[in-house]
Amino acid sequence: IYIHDEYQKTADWLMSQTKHRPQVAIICGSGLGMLADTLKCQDSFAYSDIPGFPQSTVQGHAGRLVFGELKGKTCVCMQGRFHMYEGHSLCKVVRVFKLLGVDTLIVTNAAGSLADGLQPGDIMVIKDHVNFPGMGGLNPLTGPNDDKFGPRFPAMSGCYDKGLRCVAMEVAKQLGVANIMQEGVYAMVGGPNFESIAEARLLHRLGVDAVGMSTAPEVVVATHCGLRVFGLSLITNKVVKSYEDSESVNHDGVLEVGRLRSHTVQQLVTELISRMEINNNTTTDNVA
Ligand SMILES: O=P(O)(O)O[C@H]1O[C@H](CO)[C@@H](O)[C@H]1O
Ligand code: HPA
Repeated sequence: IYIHDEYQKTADWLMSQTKHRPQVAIICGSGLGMLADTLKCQDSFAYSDIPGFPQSTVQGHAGRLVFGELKGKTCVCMQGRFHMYEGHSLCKVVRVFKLLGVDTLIVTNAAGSLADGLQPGDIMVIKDHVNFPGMGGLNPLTGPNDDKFGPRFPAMSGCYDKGLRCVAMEVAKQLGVANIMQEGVYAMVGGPNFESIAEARLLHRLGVDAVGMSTAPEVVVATHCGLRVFGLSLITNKVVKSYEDSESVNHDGVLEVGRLRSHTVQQLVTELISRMEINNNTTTDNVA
């Protein structure tokens, strides 16, 4: 879907099917879809039944939109995301969430670590990103700008909300998992192949802490339309940087670490949502 009226049609259809009016949207990363299962009073929709919605095709991404309550806040959860490598036009369904009245977007992903201090099973709170496809022109905001959503030239400094990052670190302390959590920079590459050793070394030298194949377009679209964003990467593997290293990464291994840490990620996100203050966005201030 491309134009405002089409996003609006999708939002109107969803509002006719559920009484929930979400304040928080959550996008679940590979193997992290169980977050959606914890929502209370659920209404859920297969992507294939939602007018204007693309389909998700990757194992570990169920393809359902789930509405429900979490710690007194109304949430909508994408159990399954759309990746550029699936051939989707870059993900703009976040705009539907804006039209539903959402104030805050939470993105989670599985990522490989380049930083020596980040081990599989660790959680990286995303401080900033490098949007490699975006910098090269594969940007979800390419095309005529829709002023109803946001400006032609949106700033991206500060796109990962500092306040929410601080709260997340406090929550980690409270849950006793501060030792596995730190902030870092996420880089998006196009995929679907994992990095070559030379590419991994390049990313490392550029100061990237973790790499994956998603998230940046979602955050660009969210920031453009004025949503507050929090993001975290579950580190599922170390990216191979040495020609002496005989290990190699695969998607099943990524999903397995997701399963092992799913409970911790779910606790963190739940507690963060519980503590966050919501700016009532029902008038969708940025949207005419
Ligand atoms: O970013 P998410 O959806 O968590 O998935 C990550 O895991 C997959 C590779 O195993 C890729 O799709 C990568 O982007
Ligand atoms: N590289 C890119 N994407 C990924 C990785 C990785 O090592 N692990 C999980 N998603």
